[in-house]
Amino acid sequence: MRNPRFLALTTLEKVENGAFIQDAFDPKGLKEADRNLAETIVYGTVQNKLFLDYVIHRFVKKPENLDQNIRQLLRMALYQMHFLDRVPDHAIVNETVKMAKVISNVGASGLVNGVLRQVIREKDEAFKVHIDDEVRRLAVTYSFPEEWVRYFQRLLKDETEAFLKSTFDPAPLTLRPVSVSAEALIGELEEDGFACESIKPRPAVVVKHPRGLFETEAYKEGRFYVQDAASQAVVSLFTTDKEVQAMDLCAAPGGKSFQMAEIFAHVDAFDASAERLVRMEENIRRLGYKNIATAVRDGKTPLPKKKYDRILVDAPCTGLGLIRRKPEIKYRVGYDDVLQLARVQRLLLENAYDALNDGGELVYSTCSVTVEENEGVLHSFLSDHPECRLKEKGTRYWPHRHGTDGFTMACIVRKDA
Ligand SMILES: C[S@@+](CC[C@H](N)C(=O)[O-])C[C@H]1O[C@@H](n2cnc3c(N)ncnc32)[C@H](O)[C@@H]1O
Repeated sequence: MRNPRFLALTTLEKVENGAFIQDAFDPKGLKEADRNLAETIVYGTVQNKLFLDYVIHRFVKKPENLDQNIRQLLRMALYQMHFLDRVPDHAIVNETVKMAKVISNVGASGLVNGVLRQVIREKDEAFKVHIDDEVRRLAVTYSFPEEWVRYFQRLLKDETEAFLKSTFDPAPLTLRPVSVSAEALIGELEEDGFACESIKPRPAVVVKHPRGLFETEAYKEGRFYVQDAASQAVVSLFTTDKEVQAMDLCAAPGGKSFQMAEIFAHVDAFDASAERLVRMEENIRRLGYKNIATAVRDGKTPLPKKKYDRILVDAPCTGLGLIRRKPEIKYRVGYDDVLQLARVQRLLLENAYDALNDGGELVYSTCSVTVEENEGVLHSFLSDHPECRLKEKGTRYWPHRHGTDGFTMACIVRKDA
């Protein structure tokens, strides 16, 4: 049924079963306004899931018996009532009750009706969080599992709440200019009617209302690539050298390989995912790079004998720096995943290092902000390799400090023998 709220409901069901929102959300056939409404409801409901459940649990007698789809309907309705002002409350109730009748039975629609009407009657109080325990208060207010609230409290101390809050900020659409300056790209896009802003680290460019951006000549002719500003900073840890061979071990969809292709002679770009490499090759063609060779390769297994002077390991990670873009991550990732990924990352680093020439540089990065996946992996590596030194610890990017995705990066050098 092509109705924005039904689309939101089916998307939420898929996300609850493990899909990512961006893969599950399929708005084909919807008008733009409906598509925007459905998307807003999906993201908002996922972002605020634990908070919405806290409200539901105050109004439903046996919340543990709630059918999963009825719970999703209640979450969606409460999200719209509390966070959106597009639709009057009584219309939200009518719509939601109608949907409950379609997907369930009279009993369920009666329950939905009763709960939502009671919330409206008590609206001033219904959405307030009354919790004394600080961890639990933050967990409910910002819909973060308590495990992660405690983790970030240890890491960020009195910045914790600012960080949790920043994961609700809309993530900007950021571009990296390709073979033109930021000023030239901004000039061209502004002529096409796009409001742009140059941000740090340069040359990143934010486009305010990107609708239609991918129909521009600038896109078709390869004058930009979409890449968060923090991600753009990683490759600048390398020393530029137009003579050297480079390897990118976890390359797809390719943003950092493209930057490497501009400062090194050649880049061998490997990735375990053939599908992601297909997307990367499309971008290589659009952007016009002639010095990148891609190949499917599992970086945990021994690599070919070739040696390199520059290697990037932009490792698979928990993605805890990307919660603004993928809010579902915060419920899916547990501390065990951090430890398991840290083992994979350590293996990838070791394998990549075997291919590094003496005097060569290796940059290690993740879009995670945990210590275990970053400093932990590097310290373990450096203590096993006394011949290697830390050349530069890059900025650790945080959404609440820098307005970017969370990112961690460092450059190590293999000492000359
Ligand atoms: C963070 S993403 C890389 C992003 C990329 N560097 C960029 O800038 O566009 C991590 C990549 O690692 C790949 N990957 C995961 N396990 C791998 C493995 N064992 N060997 C090589 N690549 C792997 C994933 O397919 C994914 O494309």
